[in-house]
Amino acid sequence: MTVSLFNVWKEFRFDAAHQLDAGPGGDPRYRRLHGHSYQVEVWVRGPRTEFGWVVDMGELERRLQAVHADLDHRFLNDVDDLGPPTMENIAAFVWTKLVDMPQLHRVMVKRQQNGEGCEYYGPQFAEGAQ
Ligand SMILES: Nc1nc2c(c(=O)[nH]1)N=C([C@H](O)[C@H](O)COP(=O)(O)OP(=O)(O)OP(=O)(O)O)CN2
Ligand SMILES: [Zn+2]
Repeated sequence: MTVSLFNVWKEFRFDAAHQLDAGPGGDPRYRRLHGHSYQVEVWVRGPRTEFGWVVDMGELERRLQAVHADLDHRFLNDVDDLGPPTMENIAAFVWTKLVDMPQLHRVMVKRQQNGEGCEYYGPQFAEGAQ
């Protein structure tokens, strides 16, 4: 038997401020209060349901609006459960907020202006993984 799998995704954008401790020898500029524009893609993977979609985009949009409200125009260091506000931790935060969604597949956090980003596939059961 074959199953047709689809990835569907939706993006939101937010602007926020942060400070990062780069540790000894790290770039001291990261400690200064500064801001970034972020783009977040949320990917869901699965077969089509009886309705012909993997997930209703309207439902995805409602879920992303809630996460957007947690992050947009915030001082990210003050956001509960985020930790040091790196792209990696933002991706993990978004994942945690959506973890109840069936077939959540990938969270991508990008800072396009800087040509950089982070891709996250959720917690994996690999030895040594965090
Ligand atoms: N792996 C990661 N490394 C770094 C992150 C991160 O989230 N994950 N974040 C930062 C800081 O947010 C820093 O402010 C990023 O600044 P950016 O402008 O992207 O980098 P530079 O200052 O090096 O770029 P310039 O164009 O040279 O100003 C750092 N590292
Ligand atoms: Zn920064």
